Amino acid sequence: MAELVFFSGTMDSGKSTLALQTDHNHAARGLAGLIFSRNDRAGHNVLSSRLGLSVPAVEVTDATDFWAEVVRRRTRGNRVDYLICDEVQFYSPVQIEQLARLVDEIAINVFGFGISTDFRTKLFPGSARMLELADRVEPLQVEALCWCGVRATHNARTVGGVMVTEGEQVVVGNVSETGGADDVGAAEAPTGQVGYEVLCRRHHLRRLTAAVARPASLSPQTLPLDED
Ligand SMILES: Nc1ncnc2c1ncn2[C@@H]1O[C@H](COP(=O)(O)OP(=O)(O)O)[C@@H](O)[C@H]1O
Ligand SMILES: Cc1cn([C@H]2C[C@H](O)[C@@H](COP(=O)(O)O)O2)c(=O)[nH]c1=O
Repeated sequence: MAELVFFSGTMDSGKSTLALQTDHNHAARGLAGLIFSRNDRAGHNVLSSRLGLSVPAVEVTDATDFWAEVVRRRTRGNRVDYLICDEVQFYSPVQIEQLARLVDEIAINVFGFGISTDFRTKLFPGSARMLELADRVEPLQVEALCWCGVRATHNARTVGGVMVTEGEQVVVGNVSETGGADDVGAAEAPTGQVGYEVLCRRHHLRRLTAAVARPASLSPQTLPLDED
């Protein structure tokens, strides 16, 4: 039985890496897949992982019709056994319904990867439809961690280093390389620079990012080293 699977996790939890591995494993067994993404941080027509690997991908736009895309390719004689769909949070609910139809009517496996909720903890429309329609919803195995060490479950947006809860739902961006505590402080960050940080629910709801909880002056780099 073909399946619609939703691999869901916070930003930086390994979704794109898993998407690349899923494609590799299926292709290695002689299956033919199509890779889609939308608004990858590395640009258009690409699926990239923070581990450094990236592959060409079909860029999803508002006009993309997955049903038509697959039928067109198959009519030309090209095999399509499975789809890898990254950044599904940016797909429309109608596009998610097209993916479900491909599973049910043409028996194509569809592997979707994306974040469920935005920086306000609200579901993206595409992710909501995935949660509603998927045969399986799989959490990522590798835990992304909040600065407190607990599993990160939510995505925070910062503007100029300060966590915000209002703004456009879609702003392409990246998490801080360092997790926040020794990141550019609010006062130093250029005004308007958007960043993201993954947090546990407790700290997301309290707006306690790493920079707030552990100000730069107390970051590990500036603390005296332990004497052995
Ligand atoms: N230098 C590194 N060494 C080992 N693992 C890394 C390194 N950089 C990133 N990672 C891993 O890659 C994960 C992010 O992978 P990625 O597929 O880009 O995430 P996502 O698509 O969910 O945003 C991190 O959670 C971490 O486990
Ligand atoms: C929380 C949140 C995220 N985004 C954007 C930021 C990134 O470009 C992607 C997530 O990519 P990743 O591979 O999972 O790191 O989504 C957004 O537009 N709005 C948000 O609220």
